[in-house]
Amino acid sequence: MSLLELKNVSKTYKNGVPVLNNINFKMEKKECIGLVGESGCGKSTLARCVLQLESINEGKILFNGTSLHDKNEKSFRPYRKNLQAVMQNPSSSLNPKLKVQNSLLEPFQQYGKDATLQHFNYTNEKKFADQLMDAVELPRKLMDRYPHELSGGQKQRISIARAISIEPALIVLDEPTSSLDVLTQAAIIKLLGDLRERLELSYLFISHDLSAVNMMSQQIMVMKEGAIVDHFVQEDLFSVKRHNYTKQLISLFE
Ligand SMILES: Nc1ncnc2c1ncn2[C@@H]1O[C@H](COP(=O)(O)OP(=O)(O)OP(=O)(O)O)[C@@H](O)[C@H]1O
Repeated sequence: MSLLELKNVSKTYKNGVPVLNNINFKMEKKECIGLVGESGCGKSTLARCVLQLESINEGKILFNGTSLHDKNEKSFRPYRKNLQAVMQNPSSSLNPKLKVQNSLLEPFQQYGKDATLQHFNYTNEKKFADQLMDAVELPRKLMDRYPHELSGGQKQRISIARAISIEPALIVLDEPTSSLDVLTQAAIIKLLGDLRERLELSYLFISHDLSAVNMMSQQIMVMKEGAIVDHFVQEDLFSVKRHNYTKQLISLFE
């Protein structure tokens, strides 16, 4: 059974804008699947639908074989633990009134009862937060700071630490490096790749940056105007069989 499967998923916003057009794909455990496409093609809408933050009009989204869209908030709760996200703007993902340590502990406090941790070890709050800071390669002394006292890259590392803290099966990464400078982007991509292997995570990695997607993913999907126009294993990125639109994206990063 696949970890995540989308079957014939379509979505039109209430204002009549059709955004997703018959999306189909499967992803397996411990896999990273990359979704690339230009601004406005529907990537974030797809991310929000997978995270159950948006409804779909047609089709099914199956998580470990179970359809999530007909679940109410209470019956969805055990799945929420397994479905985390890291979004583009870390400043809006972190509560400005919480010091880093409290921010790190929040997901565990919310979903800890549903979480069986295999890689982290919860003995007490401080030791747990220490492990998370170490995992995202941040100095522990930053734990007493507020988000506005951190750099963009440090804030994104805290967002990542929160997402991994309850060891979810799937993390949706929606443009996690877009707000960062080039060197910080490379460091965050490397960190995400290392964490995926170490913690046996699966990622749906959404980006307009084909080179970042290429570095991290085993499968790559290319989206254009709400449809997946090309889908292939990473090794086939430069194959002659690629869709013309994929070739255009490749020419932009070569
Ligand atoms: N809440 C909404 N209501 C109506 N239309 C929306 C809504 N959110 C997004 N859209 C429209 O849906 C389309 C896809 O938007 P979406 O944010 O999913 O694209 P994207 O590929 O993630 O773009 P970007 O890379 O710029 O974030 C756009 O035309 C956008 O204007």
